[in-house]
Amino acid sequence: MTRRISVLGSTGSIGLSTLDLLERAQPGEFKVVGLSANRNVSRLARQAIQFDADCVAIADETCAAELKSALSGHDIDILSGPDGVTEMAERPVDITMAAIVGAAGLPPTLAAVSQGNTVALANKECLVCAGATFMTAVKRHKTTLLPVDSEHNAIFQVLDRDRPAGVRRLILTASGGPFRETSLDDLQRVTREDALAHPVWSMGSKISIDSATLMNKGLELIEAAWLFDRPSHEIDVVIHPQSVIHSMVEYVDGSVLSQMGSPDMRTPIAYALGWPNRMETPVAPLNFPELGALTFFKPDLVRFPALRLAREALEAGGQAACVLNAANEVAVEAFLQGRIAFLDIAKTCELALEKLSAESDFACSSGAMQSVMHFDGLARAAANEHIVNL
Ligand SMILES: NC(=O)C1=CN([C@@H]2O[C@H](COP(=O)(O)OP(=O)(O)OC[C@H]3O[C@@H](n4cnc5c(N)ncnc54)[C@H](OP(=O)(O)O)[C@@H]3O)[C@@H](O)[C@H]2O)C=CC1
Ligand SMILES: CC(=O)[C@@H](O)[C@H](O)COP(=O)(O)O
Ligand SMILES: [Mn+2]
Repeated sequence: MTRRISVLGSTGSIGLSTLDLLERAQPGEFKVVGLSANRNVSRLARQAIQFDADCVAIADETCAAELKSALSGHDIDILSGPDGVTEMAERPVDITMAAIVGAAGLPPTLAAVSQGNTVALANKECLVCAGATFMTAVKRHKTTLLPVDSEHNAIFQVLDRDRPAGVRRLILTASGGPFRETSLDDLQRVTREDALAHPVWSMGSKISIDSATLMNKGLELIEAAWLFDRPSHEIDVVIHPQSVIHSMVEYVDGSVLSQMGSPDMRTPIAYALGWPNRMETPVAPLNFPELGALTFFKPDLVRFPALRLAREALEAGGQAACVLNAANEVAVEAFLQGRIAFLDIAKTCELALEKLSAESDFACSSGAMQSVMHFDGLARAAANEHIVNL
């Protein structure tokens, strides 16, 4: 039976891997309903024509005219602006791939959740900034939520969901990023290009910088807490530079189950697209004799304070994770633009958290969307103010 799919963020790294799998699927296996981008008009238009999409949405309103002209003569609905992306996400489909980067993905992803569409979730920032709101909506609409982030997808694959009491802890693996062996002194001088050069994964720029600061693992810690309903002390992080074990679940009897595979996002994406069945992919099989040693290390929270901040935010609850996420988005953008140094990213987040922890309602975990938006805005302002004064 044909499965109808929308891809939010189709022009990005996850979006491209998703479309690559759709292209390889059997004819008639999938029908593309909607595709969206922020500003990349030419790629979005090309994708829409190639996949015969019903609808496209471009978040940046100033790109709408160019998109209309690129798609003239094609029977494709065109929506624009952030509300246009959300409107597209509301169209009923069998599965929505949520692959927008950052908190900007929250409204459309929540719209897909509220339609009861099965949601394949790559956009971890949704859960970090609004975990309570998001999971309440998932439960209310009985939405099937399939984790795409490689670590969470690995845990989802090996978790014994029928016997949750038997789980002792979740173990998230981290590559350690490009600066795993860089001294604190040298971290002061690393460049944008150094930070973007992830040793294992090829990804979008924001998540690549997050991997370099280990904020990515911090965001993933919070993501795991919401997805699998586990407290902070039941989720560990271990550095595993080869990125072959994508994460693990330890059971009370001492068994540790892991999901392994070549570091290629098409495996977790295919798992979500095919679920509950398996889909074939072109991912290179693991060659164990060639792999050699698999190694593991403790993360260094002095050189990588972002991971400590994320754990503290998870344990603090309330709006701490929302503030951390928003301040990080601003700081990563500033780093990518050459306006701040690498170590200023975590510093900016820490200062925003310190400043906003005094606000009334900071500790409130109600999950009200208004509160999330309020603290997201405050954190962005605090981070920008700090950056300007650096
Ligand atoms: N890449 C990876 O391997 C992995 C990614 N993830 C997560 O998946 C998500 C996507 O990551 P990735 O694909 O690397 O990111 P990319 O930067 O490569 O792509 C982001 C996508 O989102 C769109 N976009 C950006 N800003 C907005 C906005 N304000 N409104 C609407 N759309 C927007 C982009 O459009 P445009 O092209 O026009 O800019 C693009 O389609 C992130 O949350 C990331 O953490 C998780 C695990 C692995
Ligand atoms: C592929 C994926 O899921 C990324 O989130 C990846 O984990 C990033 O690598 P790090 O382990 O270096 O953060
Ligand atoms: Mn990941």
